[in-house]
Amino acid sequence: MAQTHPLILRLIASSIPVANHAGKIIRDIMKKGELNIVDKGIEDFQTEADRQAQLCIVKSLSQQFPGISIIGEEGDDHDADSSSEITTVTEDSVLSKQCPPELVDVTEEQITVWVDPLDGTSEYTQGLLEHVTVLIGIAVDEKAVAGIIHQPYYGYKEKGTIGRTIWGLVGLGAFGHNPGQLPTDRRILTTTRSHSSPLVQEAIKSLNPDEVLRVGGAGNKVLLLLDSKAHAYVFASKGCKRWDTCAPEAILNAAGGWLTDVHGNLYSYNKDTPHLNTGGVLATAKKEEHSIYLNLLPDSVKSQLK
Ligand SMILES: Nc1ncnc2c1ncn2[C@@H]1O[C@H](COP(=O)(O)O)[C@@H](O)[C@H]1OP(=O)(O)O
Ligand SMILES: [Mg+2]
Ligand SMILES: [Mg+2]
Ligand SMILES: [Mg+2]
Repeated sequence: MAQTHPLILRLIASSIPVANHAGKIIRDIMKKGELNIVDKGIEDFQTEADRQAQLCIVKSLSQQFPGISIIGEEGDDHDADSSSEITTVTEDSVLSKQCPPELVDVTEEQITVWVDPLDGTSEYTQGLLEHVTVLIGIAVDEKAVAGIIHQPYYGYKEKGTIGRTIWGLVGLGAFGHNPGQLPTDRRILTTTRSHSSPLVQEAIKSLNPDEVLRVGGAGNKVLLLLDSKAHAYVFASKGCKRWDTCAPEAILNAAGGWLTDVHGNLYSYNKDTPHLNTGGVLATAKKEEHSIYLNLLPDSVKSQLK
């Protein structure tokens, strides 16, 4: 891959095959049926697939881009001999895109990659496989600018192709999703299915929805926005982390949507930032509709998410 291409495009071009390979690892481990589940906390699990997918992503990207910072959900204290899992293939179609001018001169030192090797672990362990995604988010300084969401089981109930990969770069656009028309006479929300609470419920009720899609994973819920299946994603809880939102936020932003905490503030994604999204999540398919939802959320909800 020629070094003449801007770094941000080269990093995306490398991250797409890496995310796809992580998806294959996730499917292979499920097929073998040896998940080796570790309990990390309340409703917080890690499986062999989370660990192996993260090793593949971190090793593959750090080998090719030694100067970037990479932060993964599963930490880096579990080593394994996964040298065979390193992927250095590139998605060359990305390199032919026009890099937004403000990102042409970005250096490795400015970049933090936020990795959620398997988003929707609860659903994975319960066999709700289409909820699972692999998330690779790319931040420049504080800002989420690019992302890859790979959905390893997309279409698995039908015969034929399995999996899809969606990517986006702010200022360029989003690719690989299925945008359509959202109904204008109904309000469809999406929220958690496995991490609900009275506060989560209060927030949903205050937005007066006609329909609520309760699905697993932050990546999966942002895909519902990108595919025009839901107007907004609301999660009035501190449970999500930066690796859950970096890739989804960047792609949504590139596609004309918006993701913030419940106060309307953008999260910071630089390498020294705390990991926990203490302000919850409020995301809309259309940026111009974000303030409608923000204004409907009551202070009784907002005041509990600082
Ligand atoms: N209380 C929590 N503890 C751990 N992870 C959480 C919690 N709440 C949300 N998450 C993470 O955010 C994702 C989206 O949340 P939800 O599916 O409940 O809407 C989850 O799949 C999980 O990511 P992961 O599966 O990668 O651990
Ligand atoms: Mg987890
Ligand atoms: Mg996650
Ligand atoms: Mg995860």
